[in-house]
Amino acid sequence: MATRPAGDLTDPAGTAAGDAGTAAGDAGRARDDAAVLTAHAVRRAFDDRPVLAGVDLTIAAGEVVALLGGSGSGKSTLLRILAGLDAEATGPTRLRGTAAVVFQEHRLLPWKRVGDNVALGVTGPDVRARVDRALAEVGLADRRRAWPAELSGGQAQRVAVARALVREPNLLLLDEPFGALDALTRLRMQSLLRRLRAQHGFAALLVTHDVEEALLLADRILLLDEGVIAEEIPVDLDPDHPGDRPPARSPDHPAFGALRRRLLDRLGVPAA
Ligand SMILES: Nc1ncnc2c1ncn2[C@@H]1O[C@H](COP(=O)(O)OP(=O)(O)OP(=O)(O)O)[C@@H](O)[C@H]1O
Repeated sequence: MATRPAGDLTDPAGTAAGDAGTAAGDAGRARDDAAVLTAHAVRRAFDDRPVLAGVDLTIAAGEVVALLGGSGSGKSTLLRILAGLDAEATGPTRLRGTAAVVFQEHRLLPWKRVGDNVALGVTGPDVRARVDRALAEVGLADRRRAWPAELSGGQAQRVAVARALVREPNLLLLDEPFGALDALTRLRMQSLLRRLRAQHGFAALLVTHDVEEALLLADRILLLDEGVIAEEIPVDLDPDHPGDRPPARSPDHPAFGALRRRLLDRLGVPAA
């Protein structure tokens, strides 16, 4: 878990440099002004080997963006940078509001009860009531006094989501949050995330290997390749029309299938 206060994180002076006075620059600035997160020309190398070679990214308030890419393409590296967890990266990033991170592993402290894990680092009035509310929202109202070791993998990951929610983030940074769960639990967690997003309206950046998960949850998909955002694909599957069978956001819908094929093709996975 990491949270950050509002404000510029790195080198804000570089933002929007070079486009002053142009219509495109004005449009870009308007978009940035409405954004919960912006990043410009983010670069990161390990031992002189470039992994990110100039990533530009904007996430609008309330927007869910999925980040896909081959193994080792730099998805987690980018998420860590955006979460403020990597001081070595260059390129300005700016967050408006509060971000909270959910990782693939729950990262709960085993010596603290569930409620105390959720409350960790939370300040202000009514912490207990906020913790109870967050646990209720993930369906674990009755597990506040449980120890992490007493939870299933899915329950522990729900606690990790509650620990993020209690901070009332306007951006969730999700690094393969359901990647370690079995298929059924994963589906349940995906619906939970959709419901929470509808209720709270937070934006999210979802790093995933799972093309279907990206199509089920995201408004927009970004493909990371060769260190840059190589392609941006809007997920035009909403709104579902009442009576649509199957609904557009389901793997059985032809439009969903077409987008899935396009993405798998782009990722170099041959059609089954
Ligand atoms: N701390 C580090 N030190 C050295 N190399 C690193 C470090 N962190 C990441 N890398 C390298 O950077 C590249 C990108 O790693 P990253 O974990 O961001 O990829 P990814 O797209 O999230 O991969 P995956 O989908 O397999 O999780 C990899 O080659 C990895 O070995």
